[in-house]
Amino acid sequence: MKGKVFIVGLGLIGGSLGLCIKDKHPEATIIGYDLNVNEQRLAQTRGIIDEISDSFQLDAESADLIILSTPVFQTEILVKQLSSFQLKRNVIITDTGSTKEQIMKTASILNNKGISFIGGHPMAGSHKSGVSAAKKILFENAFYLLTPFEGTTKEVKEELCEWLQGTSAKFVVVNPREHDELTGVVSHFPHVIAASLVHQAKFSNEKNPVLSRLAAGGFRDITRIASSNPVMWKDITLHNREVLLHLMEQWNEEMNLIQQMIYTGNEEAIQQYFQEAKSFRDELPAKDKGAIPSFYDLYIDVPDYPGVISEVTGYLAEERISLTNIRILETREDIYGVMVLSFQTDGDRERARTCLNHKTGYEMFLA
Ligand SMILES: NC(=O)C1=CN([C@@H]2O[C@H](COP(=O)(O)OP(=O)(O)OC[C@H]3O[C@@H](n4cnc5c(N)ncnc54)[C@H](O)[C@@H]3O)[C@@H](O)[C@H]2O)C=CC1
Ligand SMILES: O=C(O)C(=O)Cc1ccc(O)cc1
Repeated sequence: MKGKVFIVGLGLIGGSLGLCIKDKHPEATIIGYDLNVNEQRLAQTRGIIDEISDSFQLDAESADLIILSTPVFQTEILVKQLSSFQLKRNVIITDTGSTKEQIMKTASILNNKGISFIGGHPMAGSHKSGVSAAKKILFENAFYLLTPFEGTTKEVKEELCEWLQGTSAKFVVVNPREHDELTGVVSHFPHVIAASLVHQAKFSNEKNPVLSRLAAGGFRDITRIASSNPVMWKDITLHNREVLLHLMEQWNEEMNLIQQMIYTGNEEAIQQYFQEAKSFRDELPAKDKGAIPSFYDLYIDVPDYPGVISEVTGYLAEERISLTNIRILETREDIYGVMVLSFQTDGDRERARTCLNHKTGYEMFLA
């Protein structure tokens, strides 16, 4: 597609969408705007944008597609500003915010003026932020939730999906309230819990500093998202406060329930509690990226000798397979250790498995 794409907020999500659009629509011109000049410069150096904007208003007024990829309170401010500009008649405006109800309420000022606004939420990302972390494959196979206004035509929705085709995401239309309730359960509330677990660990660590070393394994996995951008999450939490407060009440009831089982030493109930959680979790689809994107882990039994890490990573480098993380689990007492390699896609993990099967005799398994 040809035309002028204006990306406002050149961080992880804005930068990644820029890469996807550039890849699929090389004839489009991408203009980028960010309050942080370093992000603007880096986005241009990385070839994500063609030009840096020096006027939010002028570039908005000449754009065919405007993407707002800023923290959600900022997005509301930008939407209000856009409503006072002389925008192109056929412009499409979308956002990437993690919450939708409040943004859609604010965006009704655009809708009332006949300007096409479609709320968007690519359900993939990372705890990293900034354009340096942006990548083209970030949204591959992820759900991309869209919240159009009722009167939005099929043509406009299709045009937006066409612009975003390079994401290779699965577009799904949902209503804003439903969106916030669902993402509240699977993304926003887990974020609060992850942060609270870290606070609990910090408190214990002050009394006994050995704790931080013990917290290196599984604890790091379940609290990874607590390393995300605090400003972005403060905004999400306040936007979705009603849903979160309700979930918190439910959670407290749940804690009381398990507390009671432990207090009374009710073996059967405790086992049943864990069994039900295991059954539901084991049945969750493993291939979908979901709301909190997973990394694809490959566990390898490796002998404990110097150089084993470079041996394994060397084979992967020869095949140009990229890793996102590598760690050794030190929980085993025999001579073998378990190396955990994380990949961005299931495809990369499969290629790595085939490659290492061929080059080494190490036993491998998936999580
Ligand atoms: N990080 C993630 O994994 C995901 C984030 N989102 C949503 O996407 C949005 C962007 O998130 P990220 O890219 O992760 O954040 P980020 O922190 O990487 O980037 C946001 C950028 O917006 C810029 N910015 C802030 N206010 C601005 C304004 N008024 N005008 C121009 N630029 C401004 C910041 O300088 C920053 O460069 C947020 O609304 C977030 O809720 C959605 C899906 C995943
Ligand atoms: O890092 C992670 O796993 C995330 O949770 C990323 C994320 C953050 C915000 C969203 O709205 C969707 C995904």
